[in-house]
Amino acid sequence: MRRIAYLGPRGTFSEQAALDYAGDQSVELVPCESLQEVCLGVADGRYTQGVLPLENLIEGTVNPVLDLLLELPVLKIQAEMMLPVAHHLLVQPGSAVRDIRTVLSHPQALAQCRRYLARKLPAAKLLPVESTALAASMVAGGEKTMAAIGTTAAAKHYNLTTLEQNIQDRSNNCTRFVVVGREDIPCREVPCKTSLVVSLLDRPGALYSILKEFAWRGINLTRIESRPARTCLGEYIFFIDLEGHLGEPAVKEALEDITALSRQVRILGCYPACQSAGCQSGKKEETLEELRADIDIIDRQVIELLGKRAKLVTRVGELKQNAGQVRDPAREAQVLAQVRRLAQHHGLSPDVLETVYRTLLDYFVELQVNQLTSRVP
Ligand SMILES: O=C(O)C(=O)C[C@]1(C(=O)O)C=C[C@@H](O)C=C1
Repeated sequence: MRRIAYLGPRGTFSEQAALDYAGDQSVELVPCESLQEVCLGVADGRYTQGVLPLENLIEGTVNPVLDLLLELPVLKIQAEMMLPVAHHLLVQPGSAVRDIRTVLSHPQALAQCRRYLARKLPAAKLLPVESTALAASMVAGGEKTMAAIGTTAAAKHYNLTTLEQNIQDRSNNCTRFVVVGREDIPCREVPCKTSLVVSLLDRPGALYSILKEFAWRGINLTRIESRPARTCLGEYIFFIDLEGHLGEPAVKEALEDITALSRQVRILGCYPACQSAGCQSGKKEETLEELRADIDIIDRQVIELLGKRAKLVTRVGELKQNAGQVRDPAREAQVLAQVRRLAQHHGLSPDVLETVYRTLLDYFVELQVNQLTSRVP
């Protein structure tokens, strides 16, 4: 039987996510003591899959999960889920708000209820523990002065009373969970998401050079997050989630290009995209402004590349002795032949592109002539 691990004990949001994922399939759900235990167990084959909280609407990324995904390259993301997250203040029966001296929960849950805690329990000591359900079990076996922040399921499991409901800072709070396993599951559904880890080269504009590959192809990024590479201070690894399937030509090409531009690119997974609560998803109607903004990006890149070309032409100019040597008709014929070929390949008019390039070549020749005539003998 398939074994699906989650951060336990019983009554955590992870258990809820695992139950949602399992649906009516017959699987064994295994509560683990830590996220590390979930990941190690999947990596070494004790569990078929693991359910991990990845990012929260209020608190953002769950960094330990990113670090575990980095440390265990065998793990692949196979699915994602969005779970609405409502936190409740749980106490032993008979306790009141005025009795509470300590509030226990997972650090993420404490952070997601920051405003409530500051307003209602400003003097209480906040005690982070491994999970919301562990906090509930500790309250059940502890003092009357303790409270836990946790789920309705945890209240039921540990016979606690819910003193206050929905204490999270935002009513639309939700957490994105991912399911990890050891193999890639071919994603046949649409819309799809692809997750990557990119290790950049240490040079100016390295991140920009990666991002522009997605931008000009119109690939939408849903998340970009950095984590220290742990090799030397200042080196970072980027986690990127994008809308699209690995098999789509634009995504495939972008990945080929960023692989050439980076130290390392690892594909964490390609899986069906889940609709985000309260957020629009799917393909939007394109507006005139959006299309023009995309054209502006391309124009910026074209000019940037022409700037780079001009620098190379200037270096060629340094090798030439005098203005009489500048124009090289044979080389220009080669350049123009390639331009015509590429124009054809990209569905553009070879004649129009040749005209554009003849104008550019005249300009580059002029640059070299000026360079040579202003050279100090
Ligand atoms: O290849 C050279 O010799 C260059 O100077 C570069 C370049 C070009 O812009 O491509 C410019 C002028 C020459 O007529 C031929 C080519």
